[in-house]
Amino acid sequence: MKAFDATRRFFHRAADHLDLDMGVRESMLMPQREVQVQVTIERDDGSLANFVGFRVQHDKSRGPMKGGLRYHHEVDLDETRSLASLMTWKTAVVNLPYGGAKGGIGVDPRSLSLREKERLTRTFVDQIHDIIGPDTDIPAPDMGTDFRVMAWFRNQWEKYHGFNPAVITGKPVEEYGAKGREEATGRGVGSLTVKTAKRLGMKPEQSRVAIQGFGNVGSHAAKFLAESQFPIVAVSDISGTYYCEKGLDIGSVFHHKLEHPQGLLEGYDRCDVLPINALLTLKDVDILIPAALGGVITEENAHQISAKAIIEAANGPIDPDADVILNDRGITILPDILANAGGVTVSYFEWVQNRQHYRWSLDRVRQELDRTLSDAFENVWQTAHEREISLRDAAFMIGISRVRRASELAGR
Ligand SMILES: NC(=O)C1=CN([C@@H]2O[C@H](COP(=O)(O)OP(=O)(O)OC[C@H]3O[C@@H](n4cnc5c(N)ncnc54)[C@H](O)[C@@H]3O)[C@@H](O)[C@H]2O)C=CC1
Ligand SMILES: O=C(O)CCC(=O)C(=O)O
Repeated sequence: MKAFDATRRFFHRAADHLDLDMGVRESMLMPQREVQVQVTIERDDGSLANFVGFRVQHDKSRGPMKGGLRYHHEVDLDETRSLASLMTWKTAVVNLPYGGAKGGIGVDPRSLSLREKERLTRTFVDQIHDIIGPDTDIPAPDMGTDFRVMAWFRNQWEKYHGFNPAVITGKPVEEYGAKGREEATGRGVGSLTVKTAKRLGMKPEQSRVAIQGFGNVGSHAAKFLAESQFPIVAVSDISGTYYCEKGLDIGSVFHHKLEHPQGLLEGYDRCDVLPINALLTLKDVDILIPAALGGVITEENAHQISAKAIIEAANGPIDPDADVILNDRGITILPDILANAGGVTVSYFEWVQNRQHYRWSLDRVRQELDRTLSDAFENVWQTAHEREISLRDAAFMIGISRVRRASELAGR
């Protein structure tokens, strides 16, 4: 299923509960603006390489549009549109004063040298800088991008528009970045997993966790949960699944990632190594955390999942048909627009600090993150239980209602 079709179906399910009419629904789903640009760079060997870049600005009813930049070979307009719309409901469900956007380039970042990646980023900025700005659309990291890409992006944008670090978040800490942004998404996933487990009566030491993806989000979620006494029995990345029945030593897995090329787990030998897709359907797992790509849980594998709870660290990991199967099976799903909102929340704190020319301590960032996510979690959990609907439907309902209310107040 196409990514935007999946997001549309989740939207309509919640809109049915809200009794929204079709005209309103279509206007809320339709992006404000979609931009597709050519990104041609000179390779280190002098040859030319051509890529396509996208920025989709979905909605600005609640504030400037906000969302990450993805470098991945599967990036296309449909996926970017889906991710941009998820950002709109995500910023609304955690009540940040933002709308939603997303961007990316269809490229395998591992095929580029560092200098090629820098040229790619700067050329992309040359093409889209006039639609980006601290009061219009503020990018951030997503798959395949990190603080270095954010620093190049800012530097190139400032060549056109002058000093303004609030134009992008997820910057290096010594270059106007917020302390705690790098860990924020994974930390948020971890803390919301703890809250979900508690509500389900699951004890940390007896709740076995598997995490798909050991990049920025998966690795920090694993660290937080291991520190909270959850046994992490499996993690995976594009090199395979790393499994240990008694629980992995996450400190040593983390260390291996930092020490190895491209941050891969390849060669980690203090556990069993299984095929890449084995992770999702492992039999002795209580909590499953997909933290890599979208669309990985489908009608085909939904019946084989043994976890009692799924925490969507990735954006859109479960397609709508699988979602129905999992709901029918009584599996609790914490939806992406809440589960991974820690990243955009600390991005907001970074933007606020940049605008005030002031710096917060790491403790303050963590405290405010915890407060923001706890409030959103309570609201979603209560709504779901009062209305006897899934957590996903409740989260979408809250997000959609807030966006709709902002449009109404603005007279639309
Ligand atoms: N970075 C952020 O702050 C945020 C990221 N997210 C979402 O979290 C997910 C992961 O993002 P990041 O950790 O930032 O990306 P990343 O690029 O840092 O890491 C991605 C990880 O997934 C692994 N991977 C890729 N394909 C895989 C597969 N088929 N099976 C197993 N592992 C696979 C990679 O090897 C890598 O370990 C994405 O869906 C992203 O949209 C959501 C909110 C914020
Ligand atoms: O930090 C941000 O602004 C956005 C992060 C993002 O792309 C996401 O939450 O999917």
